[in-house]
Amino acid sequence: MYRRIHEALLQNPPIDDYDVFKEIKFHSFFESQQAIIALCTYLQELRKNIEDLDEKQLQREFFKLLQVSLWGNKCDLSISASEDNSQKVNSLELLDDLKHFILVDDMESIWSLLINIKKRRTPKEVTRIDIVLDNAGFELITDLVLADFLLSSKLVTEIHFHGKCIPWYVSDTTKHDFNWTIKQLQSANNRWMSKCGITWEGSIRKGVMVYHDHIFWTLPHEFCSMAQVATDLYTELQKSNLIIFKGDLNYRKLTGDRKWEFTVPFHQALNKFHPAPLCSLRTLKSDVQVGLKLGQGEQLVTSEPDWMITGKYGVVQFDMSL
Ligand SMILES: O=P(O)(O)OC[C@@]1(O)O[C@H](CO)[C@@H](O)[C@@H]1O
Repeated sequence: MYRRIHEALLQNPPIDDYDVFKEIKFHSFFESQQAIIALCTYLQELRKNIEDLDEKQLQREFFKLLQVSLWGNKCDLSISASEDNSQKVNSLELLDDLKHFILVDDMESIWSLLINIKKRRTPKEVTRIDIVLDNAGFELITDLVLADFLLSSKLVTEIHFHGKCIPWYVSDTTKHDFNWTIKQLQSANNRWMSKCGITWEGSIRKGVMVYHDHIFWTLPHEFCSMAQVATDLYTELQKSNLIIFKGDLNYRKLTGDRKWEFTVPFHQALNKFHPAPLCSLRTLKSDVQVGLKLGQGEQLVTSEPDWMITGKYGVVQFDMSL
C-alpha cells in the first residue's frame, strides 16, 4: 500500500516528492514537545558530568536511555490509525513502572559487549553502532538521545542511522524527517532542545553521526535474505560493533514473521542473519515473539489475550553469536 501511494505521487509531478504523512508526523513531534524538553534537559545535565561517572553509574544511565528508546516505540502512527500517538509525559519517570512489561531483558549482555570494547579500544580504533530506525517524532528523539549518550560517554565513536527511502508505515523516518527533526530542535525556543539540535548537526558534519538509506528496508524481504539481495547493505552492517533494530516491523522481518513457538531462541529465528552482534528494541504490536521462558507466553495468552498487539509489552533482545 505504501509503495502504491508513493508510485501514484511519482507519476504526478510537481508533487512527486510529496510525503502525504508529513503533516501528521509534524503534529506528533509538536504534540510531544514537553516530553522532548524533559529528555533534552536530562541529556544536557548528564553530559556535564559524564566524564566523572564511574562504570556502575554509566551502566545505570545506559540502561535508562536504552529503555527510553524502547518505550519510544509505542509512538507509532500506523498502529493508532494516525490518531494522536505522541508522548505527553516525561518518559524517564515512567521507567520503573514499565520495567515489569519487559518480557526479555538482555540489557546486561549489551552493556558487557560495549564496556569491554571500550576497555580494549586503542586511541585510533573505531567503535560503531548502527541504529535501524523506526518512527519519526518522539521515537526518533529517543534514538538520537541514546546515540548522543553513547558518543559522549565514549562507549562508541560513531553512530550510523538507517532510515527509509520512501514514506513508509505512516511514521517511519525518512531522510527528510531526520534532517527536519534536527533543524526543529536547533531553532526551538528552549535552550536544551536547541543545544541538542546544534550538537547533533555538528556530529553529522564531523561524520560521527551518519545517516544512510537503502531500498532494502522498504522491500518485502525478511532480513535473512539481505546477504543475497542487498549485499552492499549487509557488507556495510558487518562494519558495526552492534546493530540496534527499532520497532515491531523490523522484529517481524528479523524473525521472518513466522508462527514460532514462544520458546524458540532468538538466534534460531534469525535464520543465519548475523552481520554483527544485534539487538531488537521493540514493543509488541504483532503476533510473533520468540525467546520467552517456558510457559511465559501461554500465561499471557490466558491472562491478556491481546498482549501481542497493544504495544504494552516490550523486549530488549540480543544476539551475539556469528
Ligand atoms: O514498526 P513499528 O512502528 O513498531 O510498528 C509497525 C506496525 O504498527 O505496523 C505493522 C502493521 O502490520 C505492525 O507490525 C506494527 O504494529
